Amino acid sequence: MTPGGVTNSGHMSVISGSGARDSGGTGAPCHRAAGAPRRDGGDGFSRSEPAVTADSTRFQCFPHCRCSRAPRLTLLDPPSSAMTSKSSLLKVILLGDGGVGKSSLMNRYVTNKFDTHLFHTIGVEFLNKELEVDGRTVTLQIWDTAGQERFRSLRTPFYRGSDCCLLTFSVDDGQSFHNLANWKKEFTYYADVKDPENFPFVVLGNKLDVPERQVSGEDARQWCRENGGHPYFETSAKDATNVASAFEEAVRRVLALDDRAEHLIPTNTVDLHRKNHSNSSCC
Ligand SMILES: Nc1nc2c(ncn2[C@@H]2O[C@H](COP(=O)(O)OP(=O)(O)OP(=O)(O)O)[C@@H](O)[C@H]2O)c(=O)[nH]1
Repeated sequence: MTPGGVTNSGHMSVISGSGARDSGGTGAPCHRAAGAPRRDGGDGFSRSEPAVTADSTRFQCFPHCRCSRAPRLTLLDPPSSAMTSKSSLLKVILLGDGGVGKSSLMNRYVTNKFDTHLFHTIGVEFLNKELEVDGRTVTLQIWDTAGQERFRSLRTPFYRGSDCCLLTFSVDDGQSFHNLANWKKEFTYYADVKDPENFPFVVLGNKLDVPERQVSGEDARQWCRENGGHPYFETSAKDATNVASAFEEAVRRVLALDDRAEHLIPTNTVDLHRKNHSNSSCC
């Protein structure tokens, strides 16, 4: 257990969701695996829905494709008993400009890996991680979204139902910091947040390891103060600085909400063995 009262269970449950990756090319063959160097530009994607990653390697697959890797949901690791019977599911969504490191943060936190050559995300993808915060077991469902503007219509349908939003920028990219307000606005609108002032946002300034900063910590903290008093973390997905702390703070923020019953979805909703002792009789 960390000093903050957080334990991560050794068990990691990973569900690959509706993600796909873009290398930036056009007319690309189906199933181009991630791992090749990232390239920007070219936007010949006309898909109306995101494809689904088939396994722990990410593949690009077009919606009409009929191959074995066409869209489907794959459970890579069966849920633990804690997940199915005791824990609560929290949906946390990562938003921010393309390239700020959202996928890298998610991968660092869930798989403890870092990849220097990632494709842009198309649409969304998610990973689950079970953890214990202050004695409470939760399953964190982390949704990673495509930051590029051209994929806007593919990501926004997935905002609804989020319990917390991680607004992400890169400390070596001033524009990504200036765009935080737009991301907050986009999230609030498409997630249909009823009470934006009390919604838990957490702000992440990523790529702390890069020496050439364009955004100072003070500027970022000031923005957080002036825009709702959001917590701010400077992170590095590359060397894992503050990544776990940021996600754990997100969980704490959700759990701390007064109306948390509304935010927690118990996963043991049906008990098939339970006898009904009700005295009520029909008619
Ligand atoms: N030095 C450094 N590089 C990072 C860090 N996080 C991510 N990167 C690199 O930045 C690039 C973009 O990272 P991604 O995680 O794909 O960024 P993203 O925000 O998910 O981008 P989109 O999918 O386009 O929205 C990759 O080459 C990563 O290796 C970090 O903390 N430090």
